[in-house]
This record gives sequence, structure tokens and C-alpha cells, in this order.
Amino acid sequence: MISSIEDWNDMNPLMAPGLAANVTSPVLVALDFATADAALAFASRLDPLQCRLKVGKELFTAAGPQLLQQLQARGFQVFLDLKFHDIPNTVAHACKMAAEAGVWMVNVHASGGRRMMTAAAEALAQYSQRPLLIAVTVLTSMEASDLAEIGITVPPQEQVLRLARLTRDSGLDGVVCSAQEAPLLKAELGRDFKLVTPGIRLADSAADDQRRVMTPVAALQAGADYLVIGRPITQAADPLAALAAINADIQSYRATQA
Ligand SMILES: O=C(O)c1cc(=O)[nH]c(=O)n1[C@@H]1O[C@H](COP(=O)(O)O)[C@@H](O)[C@H]1O
Repeated sequence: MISSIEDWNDMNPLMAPGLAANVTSPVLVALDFATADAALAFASRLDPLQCRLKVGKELFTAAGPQLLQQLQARGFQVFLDLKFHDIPNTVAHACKMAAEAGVWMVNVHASGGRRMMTAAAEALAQYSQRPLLIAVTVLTSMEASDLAEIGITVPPQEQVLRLARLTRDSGLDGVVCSAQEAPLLKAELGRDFKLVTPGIRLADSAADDQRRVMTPVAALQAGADYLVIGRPITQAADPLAALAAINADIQSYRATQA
């Protein structure tokens, strides 16, 4: 299993020609834009050493795999966030397509179950260079009342832990969860199991549709490895300043830990 991003950087052939090899920031900027032009215009203002980029359902549906190549040609490591959730055979083949596209990270839904996740992991194992494979546990937009409506009556944290254990036992690299669950998951599943946390909000930003939220530094303190941040950066009056301020806060925090 790939145990660190440095390992991945060493292994991925795309790193040699173009991709930024030493991304020190844990920030994954969610490029939730409606067109390739808007996403590329935004990306052209960013430094691939200062963040990675996430391409999700809206943008990928609009722009397709060509956009992944365009972003990677500009040096960005890309998290393809399509949250695959289907029968094992379909998800395995979708993950292979992500590997062929050279993305840095790809995700599935843990609620697709053990056989689906194992099939995805096995499909990627045949690549000597492969994306990190992670699974979404409980969406950060959900709280206890949302879970109850779909028949899950345990607290979100318990459901997240259950799905994270299943993810680890299925051979994946980590999970998407809220930073609120990070201390529990790090304690139960070990420090090498990657935690990717959306639902990141600055102290003064709106929660929007997110429910289980945390600030960037608090999320790292809690044990998050990567922070997915969309609107607090993309919708900021000055997105570059917002990203720079977040990275500066993170650097200061890390300096206290060194
Ligand atoms: O897999 C994800 O990235 C994801 C999982 C989750 O539980 N919650 C979540 O918000 N996301 C994604 O993270 C991003 C969060 O965006 P903002 O709420 O604008 O910061 C969106 O692109 C979501 O699709």
C-alpha cells in the first residue's frame, strides 16, 4: 500500500514531466465550476506547489477527462471526486479509467460495501503507479436527523467508524470524513490511514449546506491529512488571498509541531 504522498510522488510517472513533486500544503481546492473555461481560468491563478485540485461531479460532467489532462499539464495533482457507487464490476472499471487518466486520488462510496471496495482496490493494484483510493463514509452535509431518515439510527460518528473500518479492511488507503471524526479514526485505524476532510469552514464563513464543519487548523489538529476546501476559497472576494491565508495559518501551526 502507498503509505505517504511522498511515496506516491516517487511512484507516479506523471510526476517526472509535469506534476508538482513537493506540494507541502494539505489543501485540495474543490473546483466546483460549471465550465472548463471557468475552472482553467481559476487554476491559472493558482500555484501547483501551493495546493492540489479536486474535480467533482459538476465540472467533470461538463468538461470530461480532457480537463484532467489540462490541469495535470499545468502541474496540478488532481483528486477525481466522482464518488463511485455501483456494482463491483462497474466500479472496478471506473477506477481503472481514473488510473489511466493519471489522477492522484480517486474515491468511491464506502456504503457500496466490501465487495465493491475490494474490487476497486484490486483493479488499481495492477498498476505500478496508481491513484490513492479512498472511500466516502458519511457525507459532511449530513447530520443525525438525515441519517435517521434513511434508516441509520446510530450517531454519525459511529456510522463513520463502521464504514472506515470496512474501508481499511477492504484494502483502501483512507476515507473522506468530517474532521469531527478524525481523532476517533486516527486512534482506531492508525496514523497511516489517510483522512480527507471536506466541510472545512473559516471562522467567519457560512456553513452553507455543510453540517459537520471545522476550521483548517482545527481539522489538522484533529488528525486530518488533507483538507477539501471549495466555496471558502472559490467564492471569496479574493480567492488567492484566501488560499494564501489558509496556507499561512497551516504553516504557523506546523511550525509549532516541529
Ligand atoms: O468527497 C468529497 O469531496 C466530499 C465528501 C463529503 O462528505 N462532503 C463534501 O463536501 N465533499 C466535497 O467537498 C467539496 C466541499 O465544498 P465546499 O462546501 O464548497 O467547501 C464539494 O466539492 C463536495 O462535493
